[in-house]
Amino acid sequence: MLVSYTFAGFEPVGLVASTAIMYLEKHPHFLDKAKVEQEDIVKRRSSPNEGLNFHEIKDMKYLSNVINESLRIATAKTIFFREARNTININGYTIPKGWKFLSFSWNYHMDPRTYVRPKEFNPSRWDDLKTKPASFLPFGVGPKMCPGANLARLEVSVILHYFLLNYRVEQVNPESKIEPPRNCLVKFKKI
Ligand code: HEM
Repeated sequence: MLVSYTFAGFEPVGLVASTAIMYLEKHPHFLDKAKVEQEDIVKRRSSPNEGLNFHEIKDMKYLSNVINESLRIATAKTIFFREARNTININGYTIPKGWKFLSFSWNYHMDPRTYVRPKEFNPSRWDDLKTKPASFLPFGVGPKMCPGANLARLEVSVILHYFLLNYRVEQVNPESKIEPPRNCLVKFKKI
């Protein structure tokens, strides 16, 4: 169990954090907004020796938007394997009870009825977005839903907090696509 938690929790956190970093670097106005929020949090501390705490993370409204948007994009190619408990009809196709089927997150994470211009990275869309049930499932749904969802959000928040305050990245191979950011080579620069 420990092994499955270690591996299930390691790679996707890196994928979501690196997606956020690469998209923020490509969109300086979103990066600035996220950075200002983190700087304000640090300024409100009574002593410069105070470290990041849970209450501060709960207050990171814009960073939470950045994380939602990065989760939406980074997990848009997730496929869930499920079994139909009842016979259902979807868009004229019948899935008989007991059949196994695959559900592809792209269909709801990139649905223009929920997300205007869905392929664009836009954290501000989450300011007043009302998602319908099953339109945002980065961690799955139901009894098999990811048990590490809250921990994952916390980890990504901590990574982005320190990144925004202390680092910038420069893409070494700008011709490489940043989505998914697996083939991107970057240099970290301390600011
Ligand atoms: C951004 C990071 C993460 C994402 C996007 C993610 C996503 C997912 C998804 C989509 C599933 C399958 C859910 C389903 O079938 O309905 C899953 C399962 C799982 N995740 Fe995560 N996960 C993340 C982080 C973590 C972390 C940090 C841990 C643990 C420390 C973790 C532990 C697990 C485990 C153990 C399962 C299998 C659950 C089961 O089969 O009952 N995940 N995750």
